[in-house]
Amino acid sequence: MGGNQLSLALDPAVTTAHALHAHAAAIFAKHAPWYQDAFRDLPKGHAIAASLIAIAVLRIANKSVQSARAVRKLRAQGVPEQKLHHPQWWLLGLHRYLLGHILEPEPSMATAHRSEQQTPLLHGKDVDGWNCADQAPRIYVARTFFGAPSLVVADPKTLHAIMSAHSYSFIKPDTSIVLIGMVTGDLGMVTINGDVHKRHRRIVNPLFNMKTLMPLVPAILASLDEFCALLDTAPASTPLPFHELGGQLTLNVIGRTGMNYEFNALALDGTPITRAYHDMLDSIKFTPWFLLCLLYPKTLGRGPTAARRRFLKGHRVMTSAIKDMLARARAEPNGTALIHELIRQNAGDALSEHELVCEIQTFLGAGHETTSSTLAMAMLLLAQFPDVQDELVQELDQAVADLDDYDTLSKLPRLTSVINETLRLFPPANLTFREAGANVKVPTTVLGPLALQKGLEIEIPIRAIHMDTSIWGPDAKEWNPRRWDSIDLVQSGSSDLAANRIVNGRRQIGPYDYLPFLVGPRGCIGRQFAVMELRLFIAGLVRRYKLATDLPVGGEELHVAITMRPTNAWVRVERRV
Ligand code: HEM
Repeated sequence: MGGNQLSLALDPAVTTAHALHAHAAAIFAKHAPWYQDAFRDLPKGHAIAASLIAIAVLRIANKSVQSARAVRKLRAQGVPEQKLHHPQWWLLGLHRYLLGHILEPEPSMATAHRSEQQTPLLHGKDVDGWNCADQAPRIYVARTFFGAPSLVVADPKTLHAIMSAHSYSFIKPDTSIVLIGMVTGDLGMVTINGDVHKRHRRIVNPLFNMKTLMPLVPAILASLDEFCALLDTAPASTPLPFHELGGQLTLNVIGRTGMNYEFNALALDGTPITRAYHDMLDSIKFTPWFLLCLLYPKTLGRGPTAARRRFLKGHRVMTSAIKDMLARARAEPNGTALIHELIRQNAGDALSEHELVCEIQTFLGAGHETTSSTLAMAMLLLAQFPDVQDELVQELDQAVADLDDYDTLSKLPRLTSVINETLRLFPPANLTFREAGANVKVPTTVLGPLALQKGLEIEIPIRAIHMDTSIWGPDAKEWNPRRWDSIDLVQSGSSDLAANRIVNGRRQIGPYDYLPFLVGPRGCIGRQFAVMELRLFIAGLVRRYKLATDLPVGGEELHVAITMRPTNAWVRVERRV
């Protein structure tokens, strides 16, 4: 069968079973006449099933051949393969082909506990050739489903090319677009590429400068006061689930400051829109449907499953609610929420109504759980490290009379180091993916220029880089905000820093060593907003309450679906005054 016919038969746009069957039957009849003979006497249902299976097998075979080619090309350029730990003989290695390396210990994947088993694969013992300190490529090939390669990149020189110098040559892959797009909308900034992304980013950028953000401080503090009123009703001896409470607080804040809407998330039921939003998120949890979306985002992932129906129902409610919010915001020309500023910035209608809806949905999706996970982890860690908690309270007592003095708050070193260190060890975006465009060549520190096949998946193992001892020292896995007292965050020329990380007793950390918000044109646009929220929340809570927990250090459980979040951040709070 010729290549064109094969790719026609495999066209993902042809989705219904009947259309696929008819399409496949025509091609098979022409190029494999035995097909018609074989299926002539079969009932139609069987023939359809047989066609679908044949298409699936061809599709997988086609993908496997392409994958093998891509791996050969990388190997020939000196890129090592991930060293595996699981026995190779099980099912004659078929499981490895089907599931790739997802069963291998990798810190950035599901159940990412902070144990030795799941230390980052950026250490010599895990990857062939990785332990030659003077020659480490800091790049390796891992495999995903059906043997597809994923190039794991931690080399700062290569990361610079991917994230900054040539960031538009590396697009978001379909899987990321579909999965993240469920939460943030199909045309929100996180999921779009190329010129469309540039247009969105230009309009949205001004929303997140300090001039726009400062007027939001009172609304954030008001939400914090309501949150504390709720905490005050709990006895000091009762552990509270900050992994859930944090989300209620940040949802209220993004509602007020982002959309001028009261989610009322601290109330038992919230509003109908709050419930629809939660329902939508719940349906995306790790289900068979989620797995289908991961494997076949544009075909089987769109199948009519119960989870998808539930998701779409919540999505419809959210979309219509956001349209109402936009209509209300248009009638308030002097409003201070992000939605008001978005409308002002879009005066020339560069973004359509649907694009505006997606951007608002993006603020909600990208800005709510990420911030709440960081807050929950910070609360837990401060409870586990009372000495750091005391230092922080002392710093706050000495420097700040009033929390709305954000200028002073933003300059406090211990507060900043608590946030930095929490985001280092527990980055909510624990890893991210890109896809190589056509004719892409990237520099590397030791392998020379590396030619990448179009469509090759690139994984940026954010958490693994944050836990790499060659960057952070032998205590890389420990939470220690004091380390930031002797760290210089170096912004330029840092891709050459690897060989000389300690200068005058201070550790030099480059932009590709510490990436909780990523960097470059696709870095987090909400970074200042997130850090502002975290400063206000942590300062406000630690000042009011003494935090304690029964959970031992390292006992946190982390769940990874789209982001990484704690699921057992139980903390007791006791009023200080
Ligand atoms: C601690 C909190 C946060 C963390 C750790 C975080 C992290 C990140 C990361 C790593 C990315 C890049 C994702 C990728 O390209 O794969 C990103 C993108 C983004 N974030 Fe955040 N984020 C946080 C809070 C927020 C907030 C509060 C907002 C908005 C209200 C926000 C809005 C966005 C948007 C719109 C993008 C897409 C930017 C683009 O592609 O141009 N984030 N964030």
